[in-house]
Amino acid sequence: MIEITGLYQSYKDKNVLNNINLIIEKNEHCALVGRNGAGKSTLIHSMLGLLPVKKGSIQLGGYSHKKGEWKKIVSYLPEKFHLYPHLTGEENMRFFASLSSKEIDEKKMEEKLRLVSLWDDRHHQIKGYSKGMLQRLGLGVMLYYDTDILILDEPTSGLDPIGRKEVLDILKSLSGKTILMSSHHMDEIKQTCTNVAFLNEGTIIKYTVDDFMSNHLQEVGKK
Ligand SMILES: Nc1ncnc2c1ncn2[C@@H]1O[C@H](COP(=O)(O)OP(=O)(O)OP(=O)(O)O)[C@@H](O)[C@H]1O
Repeated sequence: MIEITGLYQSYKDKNVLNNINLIIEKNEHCALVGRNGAGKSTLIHSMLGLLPVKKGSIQLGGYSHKKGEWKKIVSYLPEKFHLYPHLTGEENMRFFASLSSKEIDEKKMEEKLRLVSLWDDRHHQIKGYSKGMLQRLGLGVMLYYDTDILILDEPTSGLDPIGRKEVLDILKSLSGKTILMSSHHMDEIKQTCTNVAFLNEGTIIKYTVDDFMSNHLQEVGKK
């Protein structure tokens, strides 16, 4: 479960988040939606401790953002992430896996490489991978960490329709995970999420996906 209460955030004198209150239940898949500049990244960065929280509280899986324990149960896939082009897919995964544990769980690594459909390409240097393959590898690394809470920033950004479908199919297949995913694509939100957290003028209103699609698309400039 994710619980955000009375969160404010600003850059110098520019208020971006104004009393954010949001609950995302355990195993819920929730989209974070808002116009460009609404503050989605600011919210995600606050949740991940990348921006200091001066006012408000954030609980991730029951752990306060003020203590470090939440890091064990949360993983984050940024819109842009760094992989090592001269290493193979498997070597990249091995490297990132080694950051979280001393011993690599070979079975889990195979399972995740298969889940993201990169098993057959695992020995190829990733400089030859397509954008979609790179995104799936990022997703595979995230899933290797096997955390309860996944936070994804525009996971299909820059992908072609086939690449998007492959990523979405993986996200749809995940059960037993609490997911917060920022997205501008209503079709993918409909496919992967049950709820929408709509960030507008510094506050959040939560809707079911159906209610949001039927009654609020014009507010995000999609109708
Ligand atoms: N480091 C910063 N310093 C000053 N202002 C910032 C900084 N980062 C973001 N902002 C401003 O805060 C507001 C919210 O930005 P943010 O990146 O959180 O929005 P967003 O919803 O993620 O946007 P997008 O959909 O374009 O990615 C914007 O007006 C932005 O210009």
